Amino acid sequence: MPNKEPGAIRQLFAFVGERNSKMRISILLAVLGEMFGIVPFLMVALLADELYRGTATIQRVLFFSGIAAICQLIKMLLTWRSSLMSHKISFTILKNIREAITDRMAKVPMGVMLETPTGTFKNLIVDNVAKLEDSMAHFMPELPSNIAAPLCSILLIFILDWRMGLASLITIPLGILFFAAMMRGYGPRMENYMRSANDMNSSLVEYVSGIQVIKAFNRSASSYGKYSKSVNYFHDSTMEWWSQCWFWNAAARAVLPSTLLGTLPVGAWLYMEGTLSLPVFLISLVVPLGFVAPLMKVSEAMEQVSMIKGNLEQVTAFLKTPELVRPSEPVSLGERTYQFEDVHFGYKETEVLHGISFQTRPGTMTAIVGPSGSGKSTIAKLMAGFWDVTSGSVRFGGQDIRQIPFEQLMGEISYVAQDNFLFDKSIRENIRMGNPAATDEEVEDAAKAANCHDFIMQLEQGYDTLAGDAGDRLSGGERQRITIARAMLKPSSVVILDEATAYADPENEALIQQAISKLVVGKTLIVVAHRLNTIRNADQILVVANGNIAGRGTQEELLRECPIYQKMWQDYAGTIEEADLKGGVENHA
Ligand SMILES: Nc1ncnc2c1ncn2[C@@H]1O[C@H](COP(=O)(O)OP(=O)(O)OP(=O)(O)O)[C@@H](O)[C@H]1O
Repeated sequence: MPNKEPGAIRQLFAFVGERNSKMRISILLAVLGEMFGIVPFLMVALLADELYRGTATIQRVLFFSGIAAICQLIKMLLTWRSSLMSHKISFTILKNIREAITDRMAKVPMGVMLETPTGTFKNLIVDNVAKLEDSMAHFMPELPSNIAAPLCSILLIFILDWRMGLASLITIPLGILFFAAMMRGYGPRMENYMRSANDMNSSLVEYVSGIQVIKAFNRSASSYGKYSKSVNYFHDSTMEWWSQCWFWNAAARAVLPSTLLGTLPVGAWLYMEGTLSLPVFLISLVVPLGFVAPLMKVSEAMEQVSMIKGNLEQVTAFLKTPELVRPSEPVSLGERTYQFEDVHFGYKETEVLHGISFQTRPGTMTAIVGPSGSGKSTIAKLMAGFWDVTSGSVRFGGQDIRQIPFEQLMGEISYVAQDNFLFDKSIRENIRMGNPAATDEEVEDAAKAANCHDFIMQLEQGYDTLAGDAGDRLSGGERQRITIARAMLKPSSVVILDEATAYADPENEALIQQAISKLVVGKTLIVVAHRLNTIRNADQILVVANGNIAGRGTQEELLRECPIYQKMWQDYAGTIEEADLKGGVENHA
């Protein structure tokens, strides 16, 4: 049998957790409330009957009205309790969905995060869940009473007179037919809507991120093809969808509430035939008018369920992304060395590393150099455990990295990348992220060691300045030094610098180098480098070319024996001389 996906509501309930029984109680309370809500109608019917037969007295009127008022009060209390419970559950579901997404984001391979356009995550966590919020905050809490109210009302009319019961339902099949016509092709259309909204979001984020380039090249929004194409497609497909279903929507909304179309002629005819009493006739006219509004909401619920389904599909698709499987119990680690054994790796089908083997020694510096695209950063990321190898193994402290819990491995490593990301918190908190237990004094000591204390003190609020506010006033090198201070604070045994100085100017680079040399005292250092002067003193230099190790040794050894390294060094020396020459000419001028 094919493995059937659970329905949208069932999927939602999977997020309720142990509150499932509370949802059942909430539904039960709503149904009970609606049953009490019928009693006043019954009282009206009985009173009308007594008035009609001339048996009513003031005591009887008070008795019927009293019962009606008490039952209405009970209904109000039960509905309030039910609604309170289901609102709490709705918001629990939304909270759990958001937590499940962010939890998954932490567990999926880094590659998945990097390859997914940023707009997609914004769409997933903000837009999708916000739409769920809109649907659920009202749909879920009101659904039980919206179903129970019409059912109880219909039941009452059937009890009073089954013929009038049938008459009150005449317009319902037609209304349902129109709704069904409206819902034709809803699934694929909704999917298309979601996809085009997603594309639009992603290209919008890309457009905003690339605005500097777009402005620099004097391009307008409409000339940025991908963005305008996705906006136009979203507009056209949404309009086409709406123009196809608005007629059916209007027809269903017009027909469904018209219960009088059935009850008035049938009731009048039966009354004139003498087989229907006046009170029952009147009640059959009035009560169905009350169940139309909830019934309309139930039919809208079909739309809501599809909406929830569409949003949930995106969420569950992401939640199904395979995680990096790691044990949860910490393992014991030997000397903090890395050992690559015949490592093959590819991000997708294409292999990027073709059988790499090397070893690092504790407390020493290993530099990874090589042409652009050769696989240097990939090696660093495998060391940090961001991806799993395709074959072979990466061992750390004697253990295969796949056997080390991710938290334990992260506790051992300080990873400083080129894109020096700062959170929009105070600079103090950004640095403290390296070690949440660090005191203010320790934070400032790290900042001093990373050569950033002085420029931080020049900011208006010093360490308490928000990184976002300071953003424009910090240079790339200054931001980099803050991330180095953060790494310094982390009590790690290994520091991986993935082209950490790639974009720094010479003055900043010197300061960063000073900071790095303090950062790495007594630690194992791995440096992915473009600028060969920064790794001259490395204990071991690995030369990577086309995903293979083309040479290894110290600077002197490689200059003697490795043609690729000799060429790299010549090229590098050439650029330095050229720069010096240019600088000289400019100074001279
Ligand atoms: N996330 C990714 N998905 C697919 N391919 C990738 C990904 N990241 C890198 N690659 C590819 O893997 C190869 C090695 O990339 P890597 O970034 O390791 O090279 P590198 O030597 O560090 O380059 P550079 O010096 O230019 O930063 C390249 O061909 C690159 O295009």
